[in-house]
Amino acid sequence: MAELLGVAVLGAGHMGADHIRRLDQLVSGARVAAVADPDLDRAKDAVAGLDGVTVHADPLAALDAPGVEAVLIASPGPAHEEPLLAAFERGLPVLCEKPMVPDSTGALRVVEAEAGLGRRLAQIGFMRRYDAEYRRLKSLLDGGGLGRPLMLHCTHRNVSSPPGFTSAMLINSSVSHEIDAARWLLGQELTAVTVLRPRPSSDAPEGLLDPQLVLFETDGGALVDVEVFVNCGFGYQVRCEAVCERGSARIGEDRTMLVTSAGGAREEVAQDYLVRFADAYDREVQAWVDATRQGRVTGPSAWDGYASSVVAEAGVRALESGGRTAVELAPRPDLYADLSR
Ligand SMILES: NC(=O)c1ccc[n+]([C@@H]2O[C@H](COP(=O)([O-])OP(=O)(O)OC[C@H]3O[C@@H](n4cnc5c(N)ncnc54)[C@H](O)[C@@H]3O)[C@@H](O)[C@H]2O)c1
Ligand SMILES: O[C@H]1[C@H](O)[C@@H](O)[C@H](O)[C@@H](O)[C@H]1O
Repeated sequence: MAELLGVAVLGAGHMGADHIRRLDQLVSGARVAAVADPDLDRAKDAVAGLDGVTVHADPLAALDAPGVEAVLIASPGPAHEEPLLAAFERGLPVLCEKPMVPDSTGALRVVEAEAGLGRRLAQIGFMRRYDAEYRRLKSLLDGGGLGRPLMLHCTHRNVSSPPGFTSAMLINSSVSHEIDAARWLLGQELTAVTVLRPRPSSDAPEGLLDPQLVLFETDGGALVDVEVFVNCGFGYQVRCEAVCERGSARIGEDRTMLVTSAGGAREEVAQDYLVRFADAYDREVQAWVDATRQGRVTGPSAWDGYASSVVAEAGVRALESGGRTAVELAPRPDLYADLSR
């Protein structure tokens, strides 16, 4: 391995450009070696001022570019399966943004391909596992001092949804984070989902079912509810309250700076994920680089990516039918048996 891990970044949009900046300026032990985006101008803009980076329209060409030793996938979810499988064929470690593969059949192909290798190569970008508040909550629940967790009440609000965002994406893109966080925090699989919705906000794009209220059941007897509202207009808010047998704990309370003036008090609210989860993304990518340089793979696995896709698909069916929908996971391959969630 070179002195600095050479990373190919696929997709140079919002997340890809931010990860390129992170790898170049914040993360130690790595460098951007190649970037691919069908929009070549976007790729070139994202690497302006960086030395030794090749730019490609074809993502697979970037995997084969000189100096590439690992891959960071930040293209849209439906484009993830092909480079994941191609990275496995080449033995390249991958950090893949969520959703790993939104279609669960494709997600299972990824799990089976990695299980067939007999070793992990993929880490999935569920960055909340690296957020300081989420980690404190996880430690508290694992410690057991509050008794068993009974319910999680979650809020997931975005200021506005990007063009092309669909009613299904509220679940398979946005709520995919809560699906993973709930599985991780509780150490339980989600077994059924029901989706209710109020009248859509008049500020949501025509036809978008926004907001939604998603209710999950787990194999440990807990309940998880998620208010997802992606055109709330006022801020990026991600909250979680765990209600346990002997107490509760809440994170994401927007405790930033309290400004008091002119007879009133005002707290700032983050406007997007790049601000709210900046530290989590930094820790996530640094952890991935450190583990990769040591020949290890840590963090959320392809199995976690698969489970999230299956649960989200059940959620989309529940949204369409208005009924309770069971979640059916394939048998878990041995490769993922020992992962401590
Ligand atoms: N972890 C998080 O909090 C978080 C936040 C935002 C987005 N994401 C995820 O990151 C991914 C990218 O989202 P985004 O907001 O940056 O989208 P975006 O639309 O801003 O950027 C996507 C980029 O990928 C390019 N692209 C399209 N097809 C491609 C392909 N086959 N290969 C390479 N590049 C391709 C597009 O031209 C575009 O530049 C998605 O999976 C999304 O769910 C994660
Ligand atoms: O892709 C984004 C991203 O995952 C954000 O973290 C989430 O808040 C958005 O709802 C989603 O659309």
